[in-house]
Amino acid sequence: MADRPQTLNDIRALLAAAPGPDSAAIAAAGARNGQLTKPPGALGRLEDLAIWMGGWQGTDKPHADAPQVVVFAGNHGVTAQGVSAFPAEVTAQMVLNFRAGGAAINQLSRLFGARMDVHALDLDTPTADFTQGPAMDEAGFLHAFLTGWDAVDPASDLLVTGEMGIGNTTSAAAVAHALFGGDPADWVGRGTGVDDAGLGVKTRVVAAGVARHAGATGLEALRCLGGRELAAMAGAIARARTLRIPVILDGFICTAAAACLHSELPGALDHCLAGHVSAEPGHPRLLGHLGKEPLLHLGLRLGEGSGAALAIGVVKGAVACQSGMATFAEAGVSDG
Ligand SMILES: Cc1cc2ncn([C@H]3O[C@H](COP(=O)(O)O)[C@@H](O)[C@H]3O)c2cc1C
Ligand SMILES: O=C(O)c1cccnc1
Repeated sequence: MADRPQTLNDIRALLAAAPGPDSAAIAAAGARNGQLTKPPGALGRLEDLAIWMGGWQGTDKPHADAPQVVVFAGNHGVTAQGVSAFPAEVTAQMVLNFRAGGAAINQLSRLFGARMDVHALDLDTPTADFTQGPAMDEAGFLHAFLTGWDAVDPASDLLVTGEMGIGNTTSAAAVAHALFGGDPADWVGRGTGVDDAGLGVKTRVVAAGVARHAGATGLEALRCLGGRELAAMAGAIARARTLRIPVILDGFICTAAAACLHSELPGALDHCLAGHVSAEPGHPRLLGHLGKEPLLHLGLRLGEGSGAALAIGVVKGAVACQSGMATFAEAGVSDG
């Protein structure tokens, strides 16, 4: 396999062999945190976050100086069923907007000093309608997964994966329903703003897709019910794990893609934070299944990586305090 997977089983083997955090660094970062000039615990979750970053980066002084935002775009055959408030052409139009610097994610990436890359995946050929057959065949799935895999800059110290794909809240709902069961309506939301009739269509489409691919879990659920941009996000998240680069998950769609790795191997997302919880009702449910507590709760329902990009600021705050603050001894402050 070398270190670039060629088959679904290679991906599974790679996840199983992937490194965990450095326990000595976690201990050292915890010890340092205890010496910093503040009452114990006064920085709340920022303290846990900084120690967690230290574990993945292998240091008691973690950093977030070279964040990378990668946005993947894909088109979905299922849009023909009327599951989005916007036409499928918007996917390609937004890719141009990303390249021109005009989207929300451009502003947020720039604000937090992140390199931003955009990868459009075969937009002229939508994936198959998942109610008719698998969204992707195995070769198509691997190609998309590896686009994500190859998109990760090994020199980055924090990764955000974002997406653009009209119809993809329907794919994400189908993936989530396949992985975690429940009622199809539990996983369906208004996405770009469909009305009640649209919501009914989405629910029926999700139920039909999951019935069509009954029993699909993990990477198979991603291949049969997902889309190229979801597969690419999963590929980038898996690659980041092999490089021990921490990842900030974005909204419902990103989290659904990531959940397929978790479904293959619980623990596959140990290097991932939940950047925010979106307004899509399936998102908090999905985060609950993954055991992830979101950093931000702002009612965003955009995608693109926007909520995760905002959370870069929180991570930067956490590591700035952990790595830059003086200890009680250094500052000559009485430690009580
Ligand atoms: C102009 C525009 C910019 C966006 N940026 C992200 N999305 C978001 O909306 C889409 C998912 O919603 P649905 O499943 O209802 O189509 C995805 O492209 C997602 O990234 C956008 C949607 C629009 C219209
Ligand atoms: O949660 C998300 O990422 C989301 C929700 C609605 C539309 N687009 C994205």
